[in-house]
Amino acid sequence: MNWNDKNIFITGVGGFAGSYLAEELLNQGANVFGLVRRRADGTKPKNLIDHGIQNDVTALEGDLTNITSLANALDESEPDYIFHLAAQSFVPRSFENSAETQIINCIGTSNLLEASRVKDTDAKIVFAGSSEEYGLVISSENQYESATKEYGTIFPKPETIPELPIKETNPLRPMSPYAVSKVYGDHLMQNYYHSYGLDTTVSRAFNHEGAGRGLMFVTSVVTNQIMKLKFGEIENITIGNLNAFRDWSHVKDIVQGYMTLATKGKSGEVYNQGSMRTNSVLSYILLGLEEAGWNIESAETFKGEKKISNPTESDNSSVYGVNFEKTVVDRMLLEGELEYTLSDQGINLETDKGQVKIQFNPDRFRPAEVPILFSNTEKIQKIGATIQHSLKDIVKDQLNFYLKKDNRQ
Ligand SMILES: Nc1nc2c(ncn2[C@@H]2O[C@H](COP(=O)(O)OP(=O)(O)O[C@H]3O[C@H](CO)[C@@H](O)[C@H](O)[C@@H]3O)[C@@H](O)[C@H]2O)c(=O)[nH]1
Repeated sequence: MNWNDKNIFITGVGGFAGSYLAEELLNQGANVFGLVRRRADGTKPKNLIDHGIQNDVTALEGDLTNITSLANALDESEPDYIFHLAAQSFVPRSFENSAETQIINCIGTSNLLEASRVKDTDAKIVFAGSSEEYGLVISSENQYESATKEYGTIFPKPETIPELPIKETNPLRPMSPYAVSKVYGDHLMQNYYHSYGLDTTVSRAFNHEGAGRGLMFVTSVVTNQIMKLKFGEIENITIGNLNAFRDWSHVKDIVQGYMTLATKGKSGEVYNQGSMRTNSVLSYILLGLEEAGWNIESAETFKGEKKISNPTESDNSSVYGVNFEKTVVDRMLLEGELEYTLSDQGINLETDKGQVKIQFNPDRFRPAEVPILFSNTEKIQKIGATIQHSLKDIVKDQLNFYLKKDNRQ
């Protein structure tokens, strides 16, 4: 695909993924326009400055909640492609202020589609849906039993268990106001294609990380703390639920996926984007520590229980019928041989540099959790998308980012 001189309009251009996408498109010769909220001090979004593209992106002042500003942005950018990435994207914040999330993510998406319809744009619209839409994915008979105890019989027993890896045809069982808002946007995109012929395609990206990832997301929470530990700025690591499994990709791979969807994604269709790996939050911490120079000999709870030797040893066994890169603790957590609860209080790691403590913080646990995300991405692979980065590549990029003192918080 030749992006040279194509007009691109990105909502969320100043966000984490938006700024990587803008940089890549500019490198390929596109004219990039971005929706940017007015700032009292006149400064540009930090992510654009960090990527050195603050003067290359044409900033169009506006806001998703203001449909007139969206209509103006469409007039000014005359887009060939629209990437709708802007959102309130932090799951815990959506529990604290649900209405804010729905206004930005639902009404904002509705406004963009309405403006596009009224302006009769023939631009291709790629929407950033989310793997969070799948929410509660059933991984075993036992988990189905405990899910029905916790949430009641809100959905029929799946015909096939485990429902993993997750395909686009998996049921959507959103577990947070954020996830609900993304289901709304996802369905509205499909509806505008079927009702009005708007050229929409939905990406359901699984978690994506890298240098500059917002500090509140778990991979940043972890790598920021590891570098602080390394420089003696803190004494232990504080974390929430480390049993959770996520399918972490490098943001650069997901950005390539967005571009593939723009050019080759079918209108009205939905595509997963992910790494086809799943790893625990605990593994992210352990691998991060190892990359930063600690050699981890064993892990046991503060109470001296659940001791695991060489927890980062790589495990090549197949889980859910798939072989992927994981650690021995990942395998044990996945197979139900191990689980950490709040009553364990934390984990002591014995390392070649002395003990490292991982302390559980009850405030970091969510009212409802998505226990596991693990993608099947065969559909997007068929149109050419690939994953180039390993989990360690992501960890390294994030550690390097926090090597710089100014980035640590
Ligand atoms: N943020 C955070 N999460 C923690 C912590 N401790 C444990 N976790 C667990 O780490 C997991 C990942 O949390 P986040 O990094 O906040 O991401 P997310 O909720 O999975 O959502 C991200 O990915 C989605 C795609 O799947 C995106 O749609 C969403 O916007 C966001 O980027 C969750 O299970 C969370 O409970 C902590 O201290 N902070």
